[in-house]
Amino acid sequence: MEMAMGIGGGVQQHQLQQKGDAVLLAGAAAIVVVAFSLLLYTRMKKQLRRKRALFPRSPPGAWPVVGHLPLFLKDRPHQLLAELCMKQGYGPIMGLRLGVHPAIVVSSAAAAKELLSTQDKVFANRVHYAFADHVFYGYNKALGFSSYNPRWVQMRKLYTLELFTAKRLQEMAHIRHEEMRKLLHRLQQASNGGVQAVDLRERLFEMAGDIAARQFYSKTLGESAPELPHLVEAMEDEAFPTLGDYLPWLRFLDVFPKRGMDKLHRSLDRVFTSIIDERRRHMATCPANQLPNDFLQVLLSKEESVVPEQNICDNDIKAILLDVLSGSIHTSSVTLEWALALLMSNPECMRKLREEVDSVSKHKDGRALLTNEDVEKAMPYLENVMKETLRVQPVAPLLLPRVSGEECHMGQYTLPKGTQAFVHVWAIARDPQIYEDPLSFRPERFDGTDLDVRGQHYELLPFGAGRRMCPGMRGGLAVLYLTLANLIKFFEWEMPPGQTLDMSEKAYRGFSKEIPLRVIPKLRHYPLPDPLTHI
Ligand code: HEM
Repeated sequence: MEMAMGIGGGVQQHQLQQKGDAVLLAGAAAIVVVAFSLLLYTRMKKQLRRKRALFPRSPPGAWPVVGHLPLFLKDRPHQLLAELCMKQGYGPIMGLRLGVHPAIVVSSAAAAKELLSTQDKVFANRVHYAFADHVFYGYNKALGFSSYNPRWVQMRKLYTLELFTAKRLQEMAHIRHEEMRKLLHRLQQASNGGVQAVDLRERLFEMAGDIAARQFYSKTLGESAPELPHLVEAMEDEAFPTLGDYLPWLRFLDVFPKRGMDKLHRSLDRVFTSIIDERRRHMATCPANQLPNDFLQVLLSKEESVVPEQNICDNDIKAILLDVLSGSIHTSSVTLEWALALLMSNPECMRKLREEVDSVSKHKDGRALLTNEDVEKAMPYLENVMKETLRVQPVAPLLLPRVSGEECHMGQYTLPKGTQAFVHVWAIARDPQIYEDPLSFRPERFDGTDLDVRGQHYELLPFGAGRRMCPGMRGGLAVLYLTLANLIKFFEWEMPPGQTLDMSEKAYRGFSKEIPLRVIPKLRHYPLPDPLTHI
């Protein structure tokens, strides 16, 4: 028994010892795990801190989860961002966090050059917004909202080598002239012969829309479908980022905005389908040499390209049409509205421009339009006025955001893949180190300089620069010059009695003048051109 007890006691003691060892072992293991985790945690924290230190400094005020998104919901966010970068010391490359995405705002000419030239390829992607899928036929259709990929390269070639060539621009001059003459007559009629004010933006929108539509498919917007002008206007409101674009796990909340986008898309698609179908019916009955020489015809001829990868389908054509309509109408009408408002609030500049306009008109029939050739040959002040307008009021103050396809370095910073980039061309154009008295409207500042807007001078980038630069710049400028020259030739511009000119900017869902310009056009001594003839 004793022995048994002894054996039993030995076993118990042994078991106790084993238990003690196990506890000790478990304790040691726990200590190792905790120590290892602590080590890992501190290393990760260090790495994170090092990474953060290499990311550009961000302004305070980031909210949990959404980060700096609220900055973009403020009134005129471009002004606020410029203030942070330039006056509050966050510098030419400022960091932000937009939901889950890192972002930078670039606000000096040198940093813009680095982004749009040295890092152009890395930042050649556009951000994938839900509206690209729901309004624009998909992220990788057409140009404006596509990633950078071989398909985009092919599309871009199509734009630059076939749709927006100098030759085609020349061939389409008659469209611009006809729509210009229509505009002059509409202004005269709407103002009741120079008695009442007209909404200039509305009229310019109509003209720019009709030019874009006729170049594309040889009909005005109104002739294509009565609702099309409104649908194009609605794009301004619907093509807007959603919460899910920044916080993917909240995409389910996008159901309402997406419903609006889908509805708009369906309406646009119906009109575009009928435009393409009608052209096909026309092609079936009409000899090839009598078909219109427009973009649609060029695109339809590519439907069965000999190189299969270059085939384009109806949805590609519709996406390009949407690109052209959304890219050209708002941009030209808003810029022209600003140009006239800036001239009206700077009477000396208006006087000088009128003098130039009159001296060129002297050599022409009084009823004749001033043309783009006149501008190129003999109207340097008009060109300066346009540059100065695009400097002071670029339609895309932050360009269209780009996103990096891989990690890259800018200066001392490391930018992770997926960094969104905003080039603050509005702020760069107000940099006192580049422009003397930058807030004044002074077209003369361009006298004797070769500074222009064509993407080579990073001090002045209203059309962007690099791979994603505006492909419609040449056509856009042609419309701007032609229209401004003739608005000044044929009319004096007056504010309605008792009203003053308001120059505030609106920067919510599209950038424009906050209060539309309502002015009275008073016919000058030139008789209006015949609506159908008179170049
Ligand atoms: C006053 C006239 C115009 C201005 C100020 C303007 C401005 C711009 C700007 C700032 C961009 C973004 C560039 C960047 O991110 O670097 C852009 C892109 C674009 N513009 Fe224009 N634009 C004008 C006229 C036009 C016209 C007439 C068209 C077509 C007919 C057009 C089609 C496009 C397209 C398709 C893009 C996207 C290009 C891409 O992402 O590859 N624009 N435009």
